[in-house]
Amino acid sequence: MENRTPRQSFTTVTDLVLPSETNPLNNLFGGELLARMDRAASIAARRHCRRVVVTASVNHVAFSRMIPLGSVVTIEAQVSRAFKSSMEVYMDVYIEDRESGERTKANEAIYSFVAVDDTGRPVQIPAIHPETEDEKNRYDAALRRKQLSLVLAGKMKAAEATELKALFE
Ligand SMILES: CC(=O)SCCNC(=O)CCNC(=O)[C@H](O)C(C)(C)COP(=O)(O)OP(=O)(O)OC[C@H]1O[C@@H](n2cnc3c(N)ncnc32)[C@H](O)[C@@H]1OP(=O)(O)O
Repeated sequence: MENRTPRQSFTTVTDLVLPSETNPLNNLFGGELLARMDRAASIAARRHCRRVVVTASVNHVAFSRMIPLGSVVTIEAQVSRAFKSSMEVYMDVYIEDRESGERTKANEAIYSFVAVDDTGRPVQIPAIHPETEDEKNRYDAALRRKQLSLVLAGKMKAAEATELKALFE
């Protein structure tokens, strides 16, 4: 199986915020953004492995800024690390100023996906080789995040989470 780079999975999705997608303050509804990010991240995960992928967990979401009605929202998604059948997808969300076109970062999120066969069983995926400094940093921290996600899901004992334990030693 040929190794791949994060860049090969890079996915960008740009869309408007419409009135039906807002909360009472006329800002983008959080659940709508989660769904948009799920779509963008699943495309990135598919681009990495060229298989059917399912969302295994939402590891982290930071709603740092409100996203007002009428905003142009761009989600950039990229696989940050591939394991055996699972992969971490890191997303950066930007809003664009209508007049200047200047982009501001509004949000960040990390989702995990698993590649599966036609019966839904996990299948092996290609390894990934980070190239840039940012890609290397995200790659290095991904195992820690995976272990945290597995501990929270009750799929790993805390004592086995070596990367997490190393943080406190
Ligand atoms: C795009 C969409 O919206 S899809 C719809 C929403 N998603 C779904 O319906 C998925 C439903 N869940 C499932 O089908 C299963 O739980 C799966 C496929 C995610 C995992 O199946 P399991 O039987 O737990 O498989 P298994 O224990 O072998 O784990 C498979 C991989 O998933 C990883 N994994 C499982 N749960 C988690 C989790 N909570 N966080 C991170 N990784 C996880 C495992 O670590 C393993 O990774 P690896 O092979 O890279 O080491």
